[in-house]
Amino acid sequence: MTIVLDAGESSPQFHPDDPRVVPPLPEPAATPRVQLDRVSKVYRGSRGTVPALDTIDLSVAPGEFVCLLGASGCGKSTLLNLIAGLDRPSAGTVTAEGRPALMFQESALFPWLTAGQNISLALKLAGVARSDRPGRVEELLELVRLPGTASRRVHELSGGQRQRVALARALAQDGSVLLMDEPFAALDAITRDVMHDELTRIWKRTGSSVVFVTHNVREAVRLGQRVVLLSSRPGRIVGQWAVDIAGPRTIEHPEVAGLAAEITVRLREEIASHARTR
Ligand SMILES: Nc1ncnc2c1ncn2[C@@H]1O[C@H](COP(=O)(O)OP(=O)(O)OP(=O)(O)O)[C@@H](O)[C@H]1O
Repeated sequence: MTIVLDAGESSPQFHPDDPRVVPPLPEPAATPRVQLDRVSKVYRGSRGTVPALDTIDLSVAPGEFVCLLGASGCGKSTLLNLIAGLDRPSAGTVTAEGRPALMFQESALFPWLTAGQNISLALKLAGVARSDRPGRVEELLELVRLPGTASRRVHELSGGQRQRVALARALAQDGSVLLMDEPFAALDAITRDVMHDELTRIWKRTGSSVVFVTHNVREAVRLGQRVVLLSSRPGRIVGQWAVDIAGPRTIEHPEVAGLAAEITVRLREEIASHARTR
């Protein structure tokens, strides 16, 4: 990664392509890419009802990177599923531009297909002409820094490489809204760190809007322009932070650690108050 030092300046000026630099929040746009108005979700089954989400208002601007945090079971995946159109809210409305792409903790690649065929299938479903697909597959593999791996089988790839292919496949689907459900949770710390840089770089290149779910507060502050905290079940939005850190971010950065500590205090309060009321 390149850090450009301006001649004569004592403080480093960081290259705009630095994958650790997250731009500030965009101006509120007239038309958000994702909009949830008073969204609630109640699951009904043979064992009764489970209120999962309660009156969520959330909008995501074009090109915005939002991280969604909350205790286990607070409804984060439910929220992503609603935005993806995989499920319907019990109340309220969800609108999203295009067909949002989902990426999960497990790469969920088809093991009987090669890396290239996995991506090509997504291109086919997105309506890309057959003749354009091989070139587009190679472009996407280059974007995730896996050029020349189209013929590799899934089992020949490392965990980090599989997540890169899964990211390429998600971007192949449409790319205007990317929904990520703890995509790096299963990776070791070093690989996760590399993937944070890669995701920031790719997000800035593509202009996608990203909704990123994580349990990891530092990861949320490292990546997001905005962090949204959900209460314990049923999930309500109980806090939002704009992450205004101008320089390059890493998980260890003091400002990242400082804001993460503040959010963690709020998260602990939320979990404790939920435990008291149960
Ligand atoms: N299809 C379903 N039917 C019934 N209950 C469900 C269903 N899907 C999720 N739930 C319940 O709704 C609540 C929210 O689940 P969800 O998976 O959205 O939470 P989460 O915040 O993503 O959890 P985690 O962080 O552990 O992945 C949980 O109590 C879960 O058990």
